[in-house]
Amino acid sequence: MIKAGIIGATGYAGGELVRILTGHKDVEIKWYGSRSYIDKKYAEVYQNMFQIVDDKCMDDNMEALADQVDVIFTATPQGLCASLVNEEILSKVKIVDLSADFRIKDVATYEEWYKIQHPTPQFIPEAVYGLCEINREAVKKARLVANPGCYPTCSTLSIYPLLKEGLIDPGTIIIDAKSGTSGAGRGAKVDNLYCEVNENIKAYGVANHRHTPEIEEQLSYAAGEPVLINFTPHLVPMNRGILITAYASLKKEVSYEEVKAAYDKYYANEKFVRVLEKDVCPQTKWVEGSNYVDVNFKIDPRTKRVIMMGAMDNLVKGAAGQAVQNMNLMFGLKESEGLELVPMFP
Ligand SMILES: NC(=O)C1=CN([C@@H]2O[C@H](COP(=O)(O)OP(=O)(O)OC[C@H]3O[C@@H](n4cnc5c(N)ncnc54)[C@H](OP(=O)(O)O)[C@@H]3O)[C@@H](O)[C@H]2O)C=CC1
Ligand SMILES: CC(=O)N[C@@H](CCC(=O)OP(=O)(O)O)C(=O)O
Repeated sequence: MIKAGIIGATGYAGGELVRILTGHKDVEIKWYGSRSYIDKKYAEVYQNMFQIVDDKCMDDNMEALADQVDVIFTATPQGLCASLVNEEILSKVKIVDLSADFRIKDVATYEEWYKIQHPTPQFIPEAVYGLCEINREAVKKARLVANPGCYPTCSTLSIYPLLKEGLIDPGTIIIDAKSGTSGAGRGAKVDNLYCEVNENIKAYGVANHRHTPEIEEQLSYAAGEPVLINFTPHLVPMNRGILITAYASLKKEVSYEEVKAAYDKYYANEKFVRVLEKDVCPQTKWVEGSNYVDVNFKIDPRTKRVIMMGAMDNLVKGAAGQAVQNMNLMFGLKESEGLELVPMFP
């Protein structure tokens, strides 16, 4: 059995990790890390875990944890993982960091967008960006995986094939994104109160959301040249789910079949990326509670643009599910182990 520790197990992403790993046949959770609930029973923090998890919450001592487990997940605020990690820890355990600390290769860009000084930039070069479908071979060899952000996962997977195949003009990409409120975490914030969110929809982080450089970096790798995007997220009154609608100009006239072939080239053998049938638009409800990302596209012949769409569960493929997918790859397990969760509907 692989022994796992979760720092930040009491947050929404950490809670989802507990839910998924509890059903993983090769993993045993040894450490339920928290900051505010140390010594409290985990099942009192999350009553859905009553009679399922008996353990108490522990602190965030990564040094102690590294001696007891094989893998550490950090589902904690930005900057925390980077402040705890060191060479000795990395020589003992593998780490999957769900925060953004090691996602962006250029430390100056990270510091500019996150407004924090990176405490351990020496580990950035070796960290592998854990978008499994694209970086699978590198993830298998990694000891530190930067689990991608929720919006970046959905955006990159929706756009990647068309950029890679040179079908769209990289300078014309616009991404409109929508997220349920679990994306903002469990911490109390006025913006996420029921009365602020219910019966409401609002844009936020317009032209300055921190996921912009992360998406740009990944799309730049796909395009083979620097890509700048417009990215606008919206908060919608749902618990879970991300929907992205992206627009780009086509470089030439292409048929439905040619674009479909581009998606199939990259995703036909991917279990967790489902390219939907013609004219079917992805919906968050069709992926809820699962590790799937549903993608599709439509060509607008009048404007010569392609509209790319993607839907996924922010807590699963956008966080904990992808983290487990990465762990499976790092330990040579079946990639989908623990993740064969069927979407919930309705
Ligand atoms: N929510 C989502 O959809 C996604 C989240 N992520 C990332 O996952 C990480 C966690 O997000 P999320 O679960 O939403 O956030 P939450 O606010 O729900 O949870 C944060 C967790 O971190 C713990 N924590 C906070 N501060 C400290 C600290 N100083 N030391 C130790 N533990 C601490 C909290 O403990 P306590 O409860 O005891 O206060 C809690 O367990 C973030 O980096 C986020 O960006 C990534 C993709 C999607
Ligand atoms: C709705 C909401 O607030 N979403 C969060 C993004 C989700 C998240 O936790 O960010 P990472 O994917 O980078 O870890 C936000 O906009 O900051």
